[in-house]
Amino acid sequence: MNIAQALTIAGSDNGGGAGIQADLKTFQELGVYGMTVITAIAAQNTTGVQGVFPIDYDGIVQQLDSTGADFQPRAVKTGMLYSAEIIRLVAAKCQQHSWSNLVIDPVMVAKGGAPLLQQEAVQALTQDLLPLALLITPNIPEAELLIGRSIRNLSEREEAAKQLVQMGSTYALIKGGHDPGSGMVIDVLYDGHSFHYLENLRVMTRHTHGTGCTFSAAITAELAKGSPILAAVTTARAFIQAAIEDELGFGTGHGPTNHFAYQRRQRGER
Ligand SMILES: Nc1ncnc2c1ncn2[C@@H]1O[C@H](COP(=O)(O)OP(=O)(O)O)[C@@H](O)[C@H]1O
Ligand SMILES: Cc1ncc(COP(=O)(O)O)c(N)n1
Repeated sequence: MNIAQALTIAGSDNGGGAGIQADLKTFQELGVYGMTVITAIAAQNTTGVQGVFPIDYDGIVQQLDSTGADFQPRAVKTGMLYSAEIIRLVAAKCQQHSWSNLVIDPVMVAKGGAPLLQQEAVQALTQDLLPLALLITPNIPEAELLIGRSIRNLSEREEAAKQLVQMGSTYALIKGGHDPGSGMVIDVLYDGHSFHYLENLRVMTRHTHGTGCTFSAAITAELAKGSPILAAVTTARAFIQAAIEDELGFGTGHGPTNHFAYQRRQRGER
């Protein structure tokens, strides 16, 4: 059996909607063997983040090395990396273990507003990790912090994507979930030459916890299977749209998305 391996380097969400839990569920649904390196444990539920507990530095080093010594991930994604120290470590280990197809989801703030990345770590993200990326997938507030200016409309989003490619990522995808203005959600992918727009109907729901994690995990899974970038992003966009539309309705706050939805639709079980 030829099953592709993929690795996520991210934080844990005990609620199962974001972080490594979302990534593993997404990998599994898309037929990819998932592995994890855990950087921090967040205690959270649909009402917010109650605590963040970073993993001991040596514990992260050993998880990375144990994975690199014996497995061959064909694609790797990063999520919550928490500190500059962890970002620099992850950058060094990606190079040491020759991990390619790196997808960076620059997780900074949880939906409820809790910080998941220390402020001084943004510079490490742009200087050390970004140049290794095949793709970076910021939402609008994350893109603003990465490029150091505000993004008010679609053309500024395009400029931001260009700048992120100039800063070292091969491709940049600026997600439109946080754009308050429109009935459509427009995600912009820049490939170094031209822009591709992924437009979908905005789903009116509060259950969007972990959308960014799930989307970037789906892209990573498709890359691990050998898809080219545009095909990977297109499939992943259908995966997250289905996951948001077929809501589970869990919790009293921002609930998780439905990781079963895409494959259930593929099987005609909707
Ligand atoms: N209400 C929504 N309806 C449809 N798609 C959405 C909605 N919210 C988010 N998405 C999509 O989910 C993905 C992640 O969304 P976004 O909110 O921008 O990022 P993050 O979860 O990192 O904050 C993007 O592709 C975005 O377009
Ligand atoms: C461990 C972890 N990683 C990422 C997120 C971001 O997800 P969201 O922006 O939907 O809160 C999160 N809440 N927890």
